[in-house]
Amino acid sequence: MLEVKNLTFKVNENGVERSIVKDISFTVENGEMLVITGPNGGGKSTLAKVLMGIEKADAGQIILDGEDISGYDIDHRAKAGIGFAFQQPPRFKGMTVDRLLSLAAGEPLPEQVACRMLSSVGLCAKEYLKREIDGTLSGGEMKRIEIATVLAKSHKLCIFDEPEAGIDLWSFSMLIQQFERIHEKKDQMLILISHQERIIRMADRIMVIDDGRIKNIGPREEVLPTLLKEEPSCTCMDQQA
Ligand SMILES: Nc1ncnc2c1ncn2[C@@H]1O[C@H](COP(=O)(O)OP(=O)(O)OP(=O)(O)O)[C@@H](O)[C@H]1O
Repeated sequence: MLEVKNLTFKVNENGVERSIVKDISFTVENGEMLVITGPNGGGKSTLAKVLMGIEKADAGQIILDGEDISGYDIDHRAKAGIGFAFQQPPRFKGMTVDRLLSLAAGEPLPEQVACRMLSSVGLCAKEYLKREIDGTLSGGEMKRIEIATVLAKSHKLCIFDEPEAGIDLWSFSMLIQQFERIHEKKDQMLILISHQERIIRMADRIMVIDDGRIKNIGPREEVLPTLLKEEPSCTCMDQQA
């Protein structure tokens, strides 16, 4: 179980302090899929980075299966059982795809297994295994390779930040099947940050973050209808009219 208590993250912009994550508390049960959604700039990716240890919280606690991981850096959090796929994956010059997958799995992977992992995210495997993780890979290819690295190993908690971004429709369907498979097994907690209705519809619970705060959290059946009804908050055009 993941317990997040009163998490707060601030930045300093030209001497002015600004809270991006504001006193957020929630839990994720074992085997549960929580989808986080909400308007652009609401603080979702920042929350994910704070959970992973990429950004350091200013206040609050993160407890994973009873272990307080709040003070752990990114490596320790990965060791404690958190896997994370970035919204914009980093590139590693000199590193080949098969090596990265073996590193992610924590053991050397036979070619067939590495191929299967890549196929599961919609990449025709063999031609990619020896490719370098550099600027020659397209954004969508990078994204799928990164998702494959998270899927390469069983984690206590997997966090995917906008897994749909830049991925073609066919690969997206493969990805959805992967998430469904993990979800059915009920042995990993999943946090998916997404704007995509098909992903939001898979959630056990949905959490809406707006302006750094939890605006709504609850079972999918309760929260989804409120999302579909939501009106845009900008009234500039009305005022001009
Ligand atoms: N290090 C930083 N310094 C200054 N501002 C930041 C920093 N990190 C994030 N922000 C700001 O915090 C807000 C939240 O950003 P974040 O990327 O978490 O939003 P998001 O909900 O993931 O948005 P999107 O749906 O567009 O991906 C944005 O206004 C962003 O510009």
